Amino acid sequence: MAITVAINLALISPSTLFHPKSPNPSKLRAFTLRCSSATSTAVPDLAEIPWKTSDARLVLEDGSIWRAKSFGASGTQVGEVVFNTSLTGYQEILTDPSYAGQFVLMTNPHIGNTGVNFDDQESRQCFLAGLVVRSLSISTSNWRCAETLGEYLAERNIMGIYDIDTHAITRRLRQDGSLIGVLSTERTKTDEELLEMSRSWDIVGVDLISGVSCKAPHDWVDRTNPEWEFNSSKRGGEAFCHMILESSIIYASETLKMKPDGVLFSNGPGDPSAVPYAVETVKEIIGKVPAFGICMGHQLLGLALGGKTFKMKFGHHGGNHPVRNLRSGHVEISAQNHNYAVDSSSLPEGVEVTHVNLNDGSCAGLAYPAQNIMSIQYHPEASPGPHDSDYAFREFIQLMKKVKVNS
Ligand SMILES: NC(=O)CC[C@H](N)C(=O)O
Repeated sequence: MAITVAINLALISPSTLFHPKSPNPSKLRAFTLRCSSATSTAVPDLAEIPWKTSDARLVLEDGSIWRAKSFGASGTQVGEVVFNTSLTGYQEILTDPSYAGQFVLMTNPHIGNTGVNFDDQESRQCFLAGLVVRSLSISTSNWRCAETLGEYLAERNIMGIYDIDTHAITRRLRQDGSLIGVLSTERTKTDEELLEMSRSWDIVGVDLISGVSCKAPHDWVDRTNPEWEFNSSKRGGEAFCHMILESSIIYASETLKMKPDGVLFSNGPGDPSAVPYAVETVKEIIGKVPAFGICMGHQLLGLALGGKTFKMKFGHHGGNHPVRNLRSGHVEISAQNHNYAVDSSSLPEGVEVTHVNLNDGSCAGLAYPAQNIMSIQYHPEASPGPHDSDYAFREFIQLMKKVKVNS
């Protein structure tokens, strides 16, 4: 059985396209302009410059100023500061398009010791605003390491800082919620200027998915190392072999014309309520083919089904978040990266909350069996050590098979 899966909102290649129906293009342009000031410089290896002194400032909108040492690119950059509790996987984090517009602060104090390789990238580009770490490793030790983290960031024009109290900033974010910050290595800019910049920028209500989505539909090609168990050739001729990635700006009619066996609405950055055109696209697709939503895809499904989303205090970012599957009773350790959530109480009758985040009780999964819809707020495609959530894909495959057999 050859089954086609069309993946909407796919976030694989960079795009400067804006959706023709996008409600507020001027806001999008403001975002693009303000985030373009970082400049790449040749950065010597940290081991060569142990005497380096603080040359960067992180100014938060609450007025606090944090001095740090820079690595990667230099310049001035604005973004929302979020903390990530993963112990490993910084490269996957750097290349996760859902971090567009955000500074990722790693709570694990020691970062960079395995360097960077070119197999573990989640997408073609680093979309995040910058990286904040406590201690940047002065050496790398891994058989796959191709270059240092500092070299990698400098080549991609991404700013990083280290020797900063990440514990204190995390406690502040936990207490007060996510904060906008400005990171700068430019001495000519005063603290007041940077503070003003942080206070006049906002990430809420901005369409970020159109900036990271692929431009045109294309086939998905499995580039997994053939030796790895996840390579599709190892799965003995899996029925679902043809996957097409689509842009977030595609019209539902174009997707349906391909007669897909299922549609997966992928993850993506930013505020789901800022992309009503995407909600409309989802509305037009659901009920016609089985649908699976992951993270932003889950939030868009929640909105399309008549629910509401809200911004969380500081979100969930890490590879160690416990989730309870309410159907099986099992607890999964999951990878998460989101600042918004679906409000369970806003969902209409018939829509089932299938998963709950055990840290705060927020909605972590939905199902609407009447329309063959399932979704989860976290990342079954990620593998932060455990593979607890892999079964979600098997469930979607079963759903598509069931619908195909009965049609
Ligand atoms: N990983 C994602 O898809 C992120 C979802 C959404 N943009 C959020 O921050 O909540």
